[in-house]
Amino acid sequence: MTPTMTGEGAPGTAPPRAGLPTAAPEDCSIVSTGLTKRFRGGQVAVDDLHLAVPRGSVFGFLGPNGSGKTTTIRMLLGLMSPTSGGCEVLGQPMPAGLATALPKVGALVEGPAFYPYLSGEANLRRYDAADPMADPRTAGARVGAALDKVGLGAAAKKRYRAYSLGMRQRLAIAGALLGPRELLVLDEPTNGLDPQGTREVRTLIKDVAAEGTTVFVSSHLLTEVEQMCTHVGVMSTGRLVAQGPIAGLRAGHAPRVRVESPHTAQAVFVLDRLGLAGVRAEDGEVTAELGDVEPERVVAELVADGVAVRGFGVQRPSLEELFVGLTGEGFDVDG
Ligand SMILES: Nc1ncnc2c1ncn2[C@@H]1O[C@H](COP(=O)(O)OP(=O)(O)OP(=O)(O)O)[C@@H](O)[C@H]1O
Repeated sequence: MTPTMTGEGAPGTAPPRAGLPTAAPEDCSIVSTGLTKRFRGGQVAVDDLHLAVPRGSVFGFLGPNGSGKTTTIRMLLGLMSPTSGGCEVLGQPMPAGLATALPKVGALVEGPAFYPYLSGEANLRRYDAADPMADPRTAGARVGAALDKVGLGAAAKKRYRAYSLGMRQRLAIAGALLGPRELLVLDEPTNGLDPQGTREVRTLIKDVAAEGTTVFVSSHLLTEVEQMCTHVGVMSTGRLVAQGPIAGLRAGHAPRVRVESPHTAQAVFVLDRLGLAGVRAEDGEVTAELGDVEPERVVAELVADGVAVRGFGVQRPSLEELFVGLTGEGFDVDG
């Protein structure tokens, strides 16, 4: 059975539901309907995806290795045809609307191969020249703007082989940003980067998003998605098991209060009186959903009623616990 995320979202955010879109198609940069890919041999890599990526979001496409992220991205970009279902990118059906949509889409799926002995700028010039839709007369301006955007303006003349890992990846992203983009699609952009490089790419993604570009970024790293994304879609063995605003994801799982006391019956009475839901008592411990009640009020009422409180705590499920619950698998927490 598909797990369902329930509960109230944070103000202004809808709680994510199990794999179901939480945004209207007309407000989305990417929409897929029943998107499915079955490889020869029968393996279903992507299974009935109903993806909705809100315009202006930084959407983290999260899932363990092999869960179908790259296959999905390849279908979204028209690099691979689906077995069934379909998708729209910037309002264009793919792959029929490729020519209309792609100039507005920057993508980094498999990193471009750069020449080590050429400068960053010369590499981008070659890359730009390979795009039949790019006007060669404006190549210099395009390359200069892309280098500035990724913070490589000062290192433009340096040879690629002298670039750090972070600079190399920023150059690859510059390749995806040659021209104004409405959507940037990045497949595991921090894979193989050191912490410094990871920070650089993360900052760059936030900067690009701040200019209004929608960013769709896949990752198997939970902390990464948590740190830079506004929305998340969680993949597990080809299925989208949850999607929605990241704030709603947390809000869907209420914190629980835990009271240690020898007076469990009285503690249960007080928590019930406060209107806390899901009150459970066992072995000198009472737990309940905190809801909107302030924890300090719970302590005050317990003490006022003469309940001896030996221990007290509020437990909030971490995002990792939520995802493990959804996918049945652990995530790399910090790479
Ligand atoms: N061309 C192919 N032919 C057959 N099976 C494939 C092909 N491409 C991918 N797969 C399989 O489909 C599944 C999903 O792979 P995919 O690369 O989309 O996952 P992923 O989430 O991007 O993982 P990773 O982060 O490791 O790339 C995997 O089991 C993979 O082995």
